[in-house]
Amino acid sequence: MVNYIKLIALGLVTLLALIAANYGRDLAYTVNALEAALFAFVAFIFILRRTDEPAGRDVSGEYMDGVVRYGVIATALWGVVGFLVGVTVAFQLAFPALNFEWAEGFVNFGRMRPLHTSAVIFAFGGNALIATSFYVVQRTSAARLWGGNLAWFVFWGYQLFIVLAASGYLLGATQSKEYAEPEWYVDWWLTIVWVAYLAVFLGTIVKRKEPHIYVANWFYLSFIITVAMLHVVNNLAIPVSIFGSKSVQVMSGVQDAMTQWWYGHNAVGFFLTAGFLGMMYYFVPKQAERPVYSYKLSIIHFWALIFIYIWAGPHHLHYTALPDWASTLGMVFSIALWMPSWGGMINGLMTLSGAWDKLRTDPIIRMMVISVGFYGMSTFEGPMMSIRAVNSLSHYTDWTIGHVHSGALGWNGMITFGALYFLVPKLWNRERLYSLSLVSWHFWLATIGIILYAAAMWVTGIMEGLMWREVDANGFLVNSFADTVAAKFPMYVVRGTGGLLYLTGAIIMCYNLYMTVKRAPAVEATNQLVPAE
Ligand code: HEM
Ligand code: HEM
Ligand SMILES: [Cu+2]
Repeated sequence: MVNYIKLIALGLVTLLALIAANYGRDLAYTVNALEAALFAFVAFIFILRRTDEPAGRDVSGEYMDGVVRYGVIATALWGVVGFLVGVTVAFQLAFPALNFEWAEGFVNFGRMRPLHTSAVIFAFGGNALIATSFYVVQRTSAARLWGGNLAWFVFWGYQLFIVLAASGYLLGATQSKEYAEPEWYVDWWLTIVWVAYLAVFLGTIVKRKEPHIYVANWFYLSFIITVAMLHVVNNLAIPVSIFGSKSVQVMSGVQDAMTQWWYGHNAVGFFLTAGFLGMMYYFVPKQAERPVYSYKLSIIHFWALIFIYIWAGPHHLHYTALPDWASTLGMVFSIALWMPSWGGMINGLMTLSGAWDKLRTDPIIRMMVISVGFYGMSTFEGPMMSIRAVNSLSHYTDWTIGHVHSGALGWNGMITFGALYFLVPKLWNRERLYSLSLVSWHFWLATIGIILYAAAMWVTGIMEGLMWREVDANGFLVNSFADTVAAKFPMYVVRGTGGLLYLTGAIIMCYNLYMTVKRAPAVEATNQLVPAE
């Protein structure tokens, strides 16, 4: 019966999407509608082929790991795509000739940059968060994912969101809000998928067999709920036509700017920080085989973090039309944020007390430790950059880009790699990884890549900030803007090279994970529900 309802719904969606494609007013909209129709049609065929099949064996006593396996594969693949686009835009900045004449309007820097940021944050980071949260919530609740196949809807719905957003950017659909570029219908779709995600996660927590809710789940839950709130408010927009991608923002002027950076900053705080702390709180103790250093600290810094983050957004709008008091408020809360951030870092690092020797023998632990180290570094740098006097130098420069990537490559990237290395043998029932020495190669390539990236950006950032300020004895500016661009060239090549090393490391990881599934010795499956794993 349920299958028939699904078939009717999917058939209708296919039809409506085709009608929308027919009436589409711009290329991006038409292509997006065709993609949606294709997705719905494939799902239709898939369900049609399974209708009236006899029920399979009872799986209620097992974890739902299939969707986590798909999530792990998606994370690794989107990671490589996102890094590849990152390396491409890095070299486009160094060598503008790479913005080919024939590719103008499709893969020039302006179209590729949002493709990069969304691919790494939402496709790579988002898939990592969804997959690990589904894994962690089941193991720590001793419960199978709630909602049956709803988890599969979340996974495939999220991939559709990524495809719609990415192809839309290249074809010119954007609402010009950083990290929230997708147009209105893509936002609507993500809202539906996200509500389903919340339902699966919360449903699993509600039916847990463990009385206690482990701290990692608190972090994941705050990430899911806050992102829902940020996404809906920042994307309030009225479409110009239901058959076109263009829309008009409901808020305007400085209110719109403030809403955007309330969103943008908390995307960092809840997507790139709280969610990933959830990952840290499960995978670091697991890999180190030690309990969390201080459970009390984890609770205190959780509440402090989510309370303080939400106010810090105005540090993105220093010296703008935003009132001074708001900018001061953002600065003060940003400085306060240093403490709960370092609470998390200390808790992660100290979890290794008594197991520090593992740093020598276990490259996965090394990856996790350097990740937490970079978390500490970028959350020291951030509060410093939020001080108005510092920001007057750093804003608009590559220093910001360096800050972003020490957080993104160091913290988000490395903890995700660590989690993938932990998960693949478990999920595919392998005794161990295919090769630990390849993990070591990945570790060093990625680490050297990050150092080249961050160091290059500090140099160019501070250099261009100082060059913009330089005045002669009569008070005239010494440097033209083009002078600063020319001066940055060598460092742009260094940054691109660092990115290339990072990308190479990720490709080695994919090979290693693939060979683990193919070649490593098998062990018996362990997917039965057991308390508090
Ligand atoms: C191979 C690795 C990477 C390379 C080479 C790379 C390169 C770049 C480049 C060239 C830019 C544009 C900078 C500009 O406009 O001046 C950029 C922006 C950005 N990248 Fe990456 N990236 C990489 C990985 C990542 C990862 C893993 C993440 C996040 C998880 C990330 C997040 C971002 C963000 C958020 C921005 C926008 C920064 C801003 O506007 O302040 N990147 N990246
Ligand atoms: C205590 C924590 C942090 C604080 C107070 C903070 C503060 C700041 C400040 C002041 C800026 C520069 C704003 C500007 O001049 O335009 C900035 C930019 C940024 N930070 Fe952080 N940061 C923190 C942690 C992090 C972490 C851990 C990440 C990544 C994982 C991150 C990602 C970003 C991104 C993506 C931007 C660029 C936004 C844009 O596109 O302009 N931050 N942050
Ligand atoms: Cu911020």
